[in-house]
Amino acid sequence: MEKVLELDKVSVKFGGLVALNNVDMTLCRGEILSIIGPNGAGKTTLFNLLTGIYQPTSGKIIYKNRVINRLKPFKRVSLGIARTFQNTRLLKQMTVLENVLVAHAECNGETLLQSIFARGSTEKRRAAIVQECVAKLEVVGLADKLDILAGSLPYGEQRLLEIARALATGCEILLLDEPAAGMNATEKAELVKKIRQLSKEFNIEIILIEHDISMIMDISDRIVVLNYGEKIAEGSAEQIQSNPEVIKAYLGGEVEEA
Ligand SMILES: Nc1ncnc2c1ncn2[C@@H]1O[C@H](COP(=O)(O)OP(=O)(O)OP(=O)(O)O)[C@@H](O)[C@H]1O
Repeated sequence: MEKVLELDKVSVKFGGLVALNNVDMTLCRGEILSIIGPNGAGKTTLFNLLTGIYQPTSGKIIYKNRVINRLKPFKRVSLGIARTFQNTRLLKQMTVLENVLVAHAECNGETLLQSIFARGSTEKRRAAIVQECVAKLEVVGLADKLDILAGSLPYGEQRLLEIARALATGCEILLLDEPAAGMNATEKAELVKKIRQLSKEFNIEIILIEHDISMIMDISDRIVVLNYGEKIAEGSAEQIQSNPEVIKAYLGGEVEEA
């Protein structure tokens, strides 16, 4: 399978603390890859590393055959790596559509005014941008809420709006940080469907951090397990569920609770 992104023996140290230790990881074309591990395992550090907030202490991050270790976050977004956050970062006083338009504008060198009011660009161009943004909102199920203020959406829908904003950057790899946090079982099942659909429809790869194990098992093509900054396992849901080291480090308690 074609590799899109690769971590080659990547470590991240904060003083004496090794947050990631010699981690190898690949993301292949079209994959939904999940990162799991107990609290403090290094999952968020891995996302921060991929988005350029942190740089590796050693090792290489390779995206489409190019080493991107030192590339700034905005450059990575323009290259096609976008993320959502654990806590939503929406513009709560703006409408659903405006939130997506802003994300689109930020990544296409347009100003907010140009994007929203079409100043300096043609009506035709504006209509095309709006259509593109509405398409992102359709796939997350918010196309009927274009004029609603983001801050007044229920929390689950705010998280979906975050995903639409990330999609509007034109990303090729989408990093989702706990997308199901705060959702009930029905919303989670819907979210799984939507993530699969957007991966296919927009032809993008997805890396997911999520604490909900049954959702992870359901959605992932492949799972990487971190523990104390080390990759302790990698494989399909079936392989991970039956891996003794994973059960010991992470899944044991969860399995008993189910
Ligand atoms: N900027 C930082 N400075 C110092 N230590 C950090 C920093 N960021 C993360 N760490 C440490 O690195 C380790 C990994 O943290 P990280 O947040 O990546 O774990 P995590 O798997 O995302 O945990 P959680 O599931 O609780 O979010 C932890 O020991 C954490 O305290």
